[in-house]
Amino acid sequence: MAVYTEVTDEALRAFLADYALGELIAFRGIAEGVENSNYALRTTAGDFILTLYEKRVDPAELPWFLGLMRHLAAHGLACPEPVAGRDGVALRPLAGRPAAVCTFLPGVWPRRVQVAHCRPLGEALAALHAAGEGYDAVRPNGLGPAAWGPLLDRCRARGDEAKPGLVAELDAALAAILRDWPGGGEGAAALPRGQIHADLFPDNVFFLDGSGAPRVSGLIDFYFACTDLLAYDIAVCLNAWCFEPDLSFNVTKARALLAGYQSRRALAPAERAALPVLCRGAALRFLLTRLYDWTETPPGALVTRKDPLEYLRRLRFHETATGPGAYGL
Ligand SMILES: Nc1ncnc2c1ncn2[C@@H]1O[C@H](COP(=O)(O)OP(=O)(O)O)[C@@H](O)[C@H]1O
Ligand SMILES: N[C@@H](CCOP(=O)(O)O)C(=O)O
Repeated sequence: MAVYTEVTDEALRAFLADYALGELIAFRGIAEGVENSNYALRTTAGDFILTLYEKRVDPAELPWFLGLMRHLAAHGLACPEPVAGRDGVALRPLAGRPAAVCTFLPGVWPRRVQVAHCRPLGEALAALHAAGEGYDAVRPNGLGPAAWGPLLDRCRARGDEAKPGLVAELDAALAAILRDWPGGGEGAAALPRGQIHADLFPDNVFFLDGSGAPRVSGLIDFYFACTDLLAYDIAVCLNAWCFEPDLSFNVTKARALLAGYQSRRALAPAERAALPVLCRGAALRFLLTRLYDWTETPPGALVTRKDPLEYLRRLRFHETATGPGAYGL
């Protein structure tokens, strides 16, 4: 459920008066999503998505996110494009929250990821990284390695409720990740950096399925995007797309994802070598945010909690990886 803020018909019509989007025909709340309230809008000018930004999004960062989406769309990436009002401004208040209208993307996200999704996903990720070039404003990754220790500390008191011994296991995993993290040690190779999505899970990638050959129709949800290692984005995708429902790793999916990515940008040797630790870090990042939500979400809250232990299984797999060969490279 992700309609935290209700919008009345009257308030929406007044809001839309500031846009050249024609007459409102219909609008409905979208149940999917976690962070913000989303509405599908239909006006005489077409279909749009209205997002009301909720408490976990810092309003001061919204211009960076909207600017990134505008830049990516202008450079050929299929992603939501903020629609400016008649005054040229894309962000304005609605029902007490900052809100923006974006273009609607066709397609559906894959409920069951197939190998056939993974190559186009890799291509789309590389296209995102290329399109991000030239967007020079930096947004540090607020959920990068420096945040994991403090996040684990916030889970310390109750983390073992998810699994006895979990906090001690994560302490050891984090220490090893920070020790091995690229750029952390003396003489470590600097990996290519740029604008990354940082949350490119299947529910953020839309496909159109033409006769069994799915093609990406758009990428959404840029509200964790930041400036970080490009290969870290690949590690997020390897975690989110290449494990089966029984949590076994599917190297065929990984190979397809990496082949798709490398058809547009070849990985540097240092990026290949860093894949295991980047994957460990990405697994830990989602484990920790899920664990925090697991222990801190009050009973009866609107948000569906996601299982942190799915990411413990992934982390343990990556801990067995001795090199990029584990990912089919
Ligand atoms: N530009 C868009 N075009 C089409 N559907 C969208 C668009 N943006 C969001 N949606 C719909 O809204 C849902 C939730 O969006 P999302 O950005 O993932 O929300 P949240 O940030 O709250 O997790 C998506 O699963 C999709 O159905
Ligand atoms: N992808 C994250 C949760 C963030 O949800 P989103 O709807 O904003 O993509 C996870 O699975 O833990």
